[in-house]
Amino acid sequence: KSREMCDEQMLVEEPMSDSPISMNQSYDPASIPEYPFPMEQIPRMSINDPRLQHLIETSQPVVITDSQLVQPALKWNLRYLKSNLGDGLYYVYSSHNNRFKYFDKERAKQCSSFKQPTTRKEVAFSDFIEMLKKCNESTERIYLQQTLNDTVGPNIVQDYLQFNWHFVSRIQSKMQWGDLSSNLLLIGQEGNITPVHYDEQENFFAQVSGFKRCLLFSPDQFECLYPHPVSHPCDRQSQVNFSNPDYQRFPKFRDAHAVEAIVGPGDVLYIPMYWWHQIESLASAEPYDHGFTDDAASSCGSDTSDEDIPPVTVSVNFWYRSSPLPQQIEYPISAQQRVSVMRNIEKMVGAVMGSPDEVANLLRTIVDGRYN
Ligand SMILES: CCC[C@@H](CC(=O)O)C(=O)C(=O)O
Ligand SMILES: [Zn+2]
Repeated sequence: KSREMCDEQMLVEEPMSDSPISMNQSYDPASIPEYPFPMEQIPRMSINDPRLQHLIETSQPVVITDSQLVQPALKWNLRYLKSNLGDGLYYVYSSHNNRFKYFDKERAKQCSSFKQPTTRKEVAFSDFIEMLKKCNESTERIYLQQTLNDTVGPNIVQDYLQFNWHFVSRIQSKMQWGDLSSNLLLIGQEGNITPVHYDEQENFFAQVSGFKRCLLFSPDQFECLYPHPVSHPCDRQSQVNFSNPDYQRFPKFRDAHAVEAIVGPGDVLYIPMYWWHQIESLASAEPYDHGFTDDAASSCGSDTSDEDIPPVTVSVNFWYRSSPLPQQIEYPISAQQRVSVMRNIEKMVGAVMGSPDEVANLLRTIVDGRYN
């Protein structure tokens, strides 16, 4: 019931912005994977809601529903992007399943036993569309993840300049965040999953088209989510597969509890730094409008029509470097600071001992029989 409610609520609560392209109005609740942990809803509120400031100041996730942050991007369907993104190259990841677990390429090269979960290609956007068409006949899935850069065409530059920079810059300066480090353009197939991980930057995650289910876990659930060692190619990524958890290796995963938000076009989710998040592209409840069909019908008769291409979701994130460490450390230290301390200890011990394999032995020697 709550799903349908949520779905209808999505329909009732926010009249979609008047975009020239028919906006997918809802998602298919049946496309939402079920997990064993309890979930509460992340609050959704207007940019003018008096509670918003406090939630961001206290590093609490929140969905801002009417920020107009990426309003000019709401028309970014594949046809528009193909016509306007220019001839730059785009990183496209491929996976044999629906999981796109991030890994550090350089570290992977040094780790002979490491099995790469995805492969990466650098292709022109039109090639990405051709790759999408091929996904219709295979179980292979792809996910374009590319930092927006100055290779984009003039129309995309105009759209970008008309993002609601006043909104994000006001928060950036009030929170004393560092620079905007990048905007990542994310275009993936429905069903794609970015498995649970944390980032060391603040993130305004803006949904452009389609729907994504976002599961967030507070930084103090580090013990329940068992991240890989910091020297591992999958540093910051959890070792736990929500779809097939190994409770023998990860018993405390039973204690994990999430907050959830389903974001649609125009929604912006604040993902505070160090907060764990898993992001899942949902199935839209209506046929997907990539914008080619009217081309095919019209005089210019493009060789592509919408049915050839599987539905996708589009997001743009805004990663900000964190604010500087406070002059005065307040005790008890925050969960974020605790994670940062653990990371520094892991790095230092690994470096001093010359091998990450020595980290566990040394830390156990310090703790066993003395601190426990
Ligand atoms: C590579 C970044 C992927 C993104 C999640 C998603 O949209 O799949 C995310 O994790 C973030 O914005 O931090
Ligand atoms: Zn992330």
